Amino acid sequence: MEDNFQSAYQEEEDRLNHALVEIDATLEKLRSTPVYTGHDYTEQVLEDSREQKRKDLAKLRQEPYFGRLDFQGKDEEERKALYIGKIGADREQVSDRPLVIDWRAPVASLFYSFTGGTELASYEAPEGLIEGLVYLKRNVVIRKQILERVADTYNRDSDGPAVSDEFLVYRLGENKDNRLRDIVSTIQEEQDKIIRAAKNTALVIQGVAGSGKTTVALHRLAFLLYQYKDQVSAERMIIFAPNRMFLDYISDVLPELGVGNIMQSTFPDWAAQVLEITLPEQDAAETMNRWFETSGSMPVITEETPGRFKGSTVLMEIIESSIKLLEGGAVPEDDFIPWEGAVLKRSVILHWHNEEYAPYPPGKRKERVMARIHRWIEMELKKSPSAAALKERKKKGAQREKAYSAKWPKYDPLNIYKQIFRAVKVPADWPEGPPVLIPAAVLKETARELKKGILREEDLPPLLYIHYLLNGNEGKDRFDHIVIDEAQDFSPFQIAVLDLYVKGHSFTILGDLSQGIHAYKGVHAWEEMQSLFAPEHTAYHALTRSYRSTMEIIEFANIILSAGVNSPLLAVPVFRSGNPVRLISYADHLTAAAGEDPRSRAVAAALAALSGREYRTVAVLTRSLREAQELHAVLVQEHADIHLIDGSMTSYQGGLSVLPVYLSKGLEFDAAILADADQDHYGPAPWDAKLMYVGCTRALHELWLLHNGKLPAYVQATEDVTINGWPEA
Ligand SMILES: Nc1ncnc2c1ncn2[C@@H]1O[C@H](COP(=O)(O)OP(=O)(O)OP(=O)(O)O)[C@@H](O)[C@H]1O
Repeated sequence: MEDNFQSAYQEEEDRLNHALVEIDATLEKLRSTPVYTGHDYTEQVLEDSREQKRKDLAKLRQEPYFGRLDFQGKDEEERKALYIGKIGADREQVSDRPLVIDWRAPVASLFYSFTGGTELASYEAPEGLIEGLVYLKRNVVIRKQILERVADTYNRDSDGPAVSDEFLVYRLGENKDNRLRDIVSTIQEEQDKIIRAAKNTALVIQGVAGSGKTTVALHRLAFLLYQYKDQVSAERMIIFAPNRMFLDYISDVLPELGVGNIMQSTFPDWAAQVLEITLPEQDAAETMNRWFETSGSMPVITEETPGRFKGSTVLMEIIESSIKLLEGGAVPEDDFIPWEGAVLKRSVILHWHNEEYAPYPPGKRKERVMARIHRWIEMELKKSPSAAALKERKKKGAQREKAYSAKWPKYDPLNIYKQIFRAVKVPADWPEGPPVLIPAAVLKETARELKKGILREEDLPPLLYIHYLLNGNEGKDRFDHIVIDEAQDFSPFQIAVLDLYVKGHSFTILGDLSQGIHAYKGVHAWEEMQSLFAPEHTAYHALTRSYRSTMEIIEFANIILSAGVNSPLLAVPVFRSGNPVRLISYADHLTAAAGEDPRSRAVAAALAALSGREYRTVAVLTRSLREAQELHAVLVQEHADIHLIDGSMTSYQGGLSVLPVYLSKGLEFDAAILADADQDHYGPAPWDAKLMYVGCTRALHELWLLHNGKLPAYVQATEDVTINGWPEA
């Protein structure tokens, strides 16, 4: 075994040296080619491509590849060793295989989809299905040109049929810093299927916490850009994520995969830009605080809760009929008379509006009709008998044109939205009540807030929809692809509106219903979203394996889900064992000094213990922001470098942090300390259990729960999974 390993290592070292010589030679040649600075377009394009190659090769020579696949096609005479890397590179000399194959190339898919077995493996190539035998699947770790590790995940000659998880487990055991990383060397089969799925489908992915949803979505974007290079561009792709700090956290993955310029935004930021409005900063933070401040005080959620109702497609219908009403009565009642003696009959204007410009949306239609009226006035002016009459008519005509335009409905989305909710006066010909019934409580609450100038996140999709119905959205303004992360917090209405802004229903929608902690918004089942698309335009995938946490943490979190939420969406761990989850009561033999609060003393002691280990990121998670602030004030005395994370952060620093659980969504820490994991902070409701589940699943290697002795029923001590009390000093 040792000998095999030695020879594999030697073999890979030789190959690496050869590859580096070849890369250096090509790079040298490119660098010695004079840079073209002239004006010839063809030469400029060639120079751009040379420059890209120079950059790619400079990157490649640090870590040329990460995997090797030995494959023999059914019709081929010999097996070939294919080396797979983040960027592909051709050889200088003509050869039957490239120096490095891009991980996104069709043949590279075998590296991910092959799960062992003695049968023929196959992959989809442009020329059709290629079948053959896989002989070897090998991971090689190269850092700064040094070969660090060689691990065979499958070897037909020695191993037997199964693919081993050993290399994956080694990778997962590493500590994490403040950024999400690429996973090209260990993408798993279930993830690969999503990454390589066809472009024009609304993919809905339910993935347990830590199943790689965010990571997979980013790899998918890199794949789409490679596979559909003539149809999509990075500038026309967008990722929606829950907050700006999260965007910062994921910001290294795409550049690492050689992809730049993809738009990244939160939904409110993007909506405000389309609507050309400024949103009040405090809204999101204030809503969060209201919901997460204390346990057990959350109102009951029904379909008539404002957030739920405003996220439903029922409101879309109400908006459509309101716009139709406005449009129907848009042309003013009277003929247009710019000055005495000149008359433009209303019937003519109606004809323009209702027939000639019928294909345009109302806002544009009004613009066209008014432009036509303006041209008509100019023609009429030419008939003026004298210069004085011309001057007089010009003046009067301009005034009456303006007054006539003012008689049209105000095609302003916010104003129409206010009319629908009766927060401002409605047009006289509108029916008494709202066109389709809006629940009285929603109507009252929304009208009250709109009158006060408050706009909530849930008001944005309806506003965008009104904007769209008024102005349309020309093809060139549509995205090539939209990624929505934490999609369980999106409403069907949000997705329906976004569908108007993307070509071919090209979505990657990812989320986890078990992490739907914002009970007042979002979906309760994925069918709510899938039903927006025709069956042939949507596909559903489930990711059930969790890669983030140790088996102990996952088993512990699964119990919270089944006992607290009655959820069937349990995670399957990778076989990576760690320390048991530690349950520590504040009363456990830890004496607080006089005047010291035992709770903060315990949290401080836990932080000191965990930050003393080899971990790079350790977080203290609290129920509310207020508690995080209070604990931070205490902890900072011993750990000057601890960060308080609140809703306003735009970047994530890593290291030691204290934050409320609801802001930790999507993030991960080597070790997590859940403060106040007791009934006083987490009630029996499913939303509370979900919140605790989110907190627990942030931990990669170590999870400690601190409590006042009264654990919620869904937090259960289990042999081999949990341990009570402090570790021995
Ligand atoms: N195939 C893989 N190989 C190595 N690491 C992986 C793999 N898939 C996921 N991971 C790691 O698992 C962790 C979780 O990934 P990610 O944050 O993308 O999951 P998620 O499903 O979005 O989680 P959450 O729902 O909790 O936000 C990350 O550290 C990621 O690098």
